[in-house]
Amino acid sequence: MKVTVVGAGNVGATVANVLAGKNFCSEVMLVDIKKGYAEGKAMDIMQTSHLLNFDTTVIGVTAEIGDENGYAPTAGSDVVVVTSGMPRKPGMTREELIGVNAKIVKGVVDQAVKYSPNAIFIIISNPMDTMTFLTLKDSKLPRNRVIGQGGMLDSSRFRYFLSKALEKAGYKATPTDIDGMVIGGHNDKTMVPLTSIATYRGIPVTEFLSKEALDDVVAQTKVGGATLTGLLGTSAWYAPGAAAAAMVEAIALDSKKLMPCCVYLDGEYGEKDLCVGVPVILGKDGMEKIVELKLEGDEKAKFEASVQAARDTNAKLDEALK
Ligand SMILES: NC(=O)c1ccc[n+]([C@@H]2O[C@H](COP(=O)([O-])OP(=O)(O)OC[C@H]3O[C@@H](n4cnc5c(N)ncnc54)[C@H](O)[C@@H]3O)[C@@H](O)[C@H]2O)c1
Ligand SMILES: O=C(O)C[C@H](O)C(=O)O
Repeated sequence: MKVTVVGAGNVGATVANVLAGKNFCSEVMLVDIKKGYAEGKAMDIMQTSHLLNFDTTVIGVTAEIGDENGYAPTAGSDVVVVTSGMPRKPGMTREELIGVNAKIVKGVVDQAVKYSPNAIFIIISNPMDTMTFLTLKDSKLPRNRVIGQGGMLDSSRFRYFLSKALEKAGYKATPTDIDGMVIGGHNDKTMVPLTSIATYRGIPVTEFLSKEALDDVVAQTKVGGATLTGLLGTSAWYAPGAAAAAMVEAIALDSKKLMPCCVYLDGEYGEKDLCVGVPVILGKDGMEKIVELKLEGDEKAKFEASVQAARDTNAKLDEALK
């Protein structure tokens, strides 16, 4: 399995590092426009190979925008992870990044797809739902091969905040004791943590937590990325990188795991012509199946609002690409 990770910054280097440590890839190509940057990150990761006991080869490549041959070393990649672009600063929304990142993502995808026409693309750059939609439309790849990462990260944060609330309520819960999923757009205001199906050791969390405690978990999950951006001065990378690596692993090992991912809807959930987070089965063909949950009441209305927010951002794409 050959994986290319575009963008050797905080998230991209973390994806490469986690992938190397998992030891299932033969090659990980790390690409950046900053001269020497990807090469340096790759060398640093490779110098942990003996310490962490992995055989994956990580190689750094500098590729300038528009350099026709820049992506030649990435040729024949099975998966391309796109993290290139600007992260937000404290006080910003992800959607405000569209003006800078749409052009970067389009340029990167155009170059990467030329050398890896059979690859599955995993999109990380923000605003992620819209960057996934842009990648799909621009590349004309089939929808099973263009998948955005947001749901795995948001669900991981949801589990973390649920474990904290359970701890406060007197239970010694860790995130691995909890099952929980976030669907909808990767958006501070409209993502949908599904409290109705979240469980602690198989028992609904509603048995342990008050409505107020659950409302607080939902609120913290929704602004999970903004909270970290406030603390770090730039956006997070460890959990985002691990989330993307988990998706690559499901594809590489053909594990058919159910994961919340951003994919193109064509009638599922009553929606068409946009990419948004829903549960899917991930395997060797990428998104192999969309799992349709029977959303009801409040959660249905919130999902619809999240879809509308993603559509509103998609509507700004033409302007952003000018
Ligand atoms: N979807 C998610 O869950 C999620 C999570 C975290 C971050 N993000 C997004 O991922 C992106 C990257 O975040 P980061 O923290 O790694 O930022 P970063 O600034 O640390 O790294 C971005 C890298 O992209 C590179 N780059 C820019 N244009 C490029 C191009 N044309 N080709 C190749 N490389 C290019 C930059 O040189 C830089 O090294 C941001 O847009 C951020 O908002 C998304
Ligand atoms: O919050 C951000 O801007 C980065 C990322 O989308 C995250 O959720 O960590």
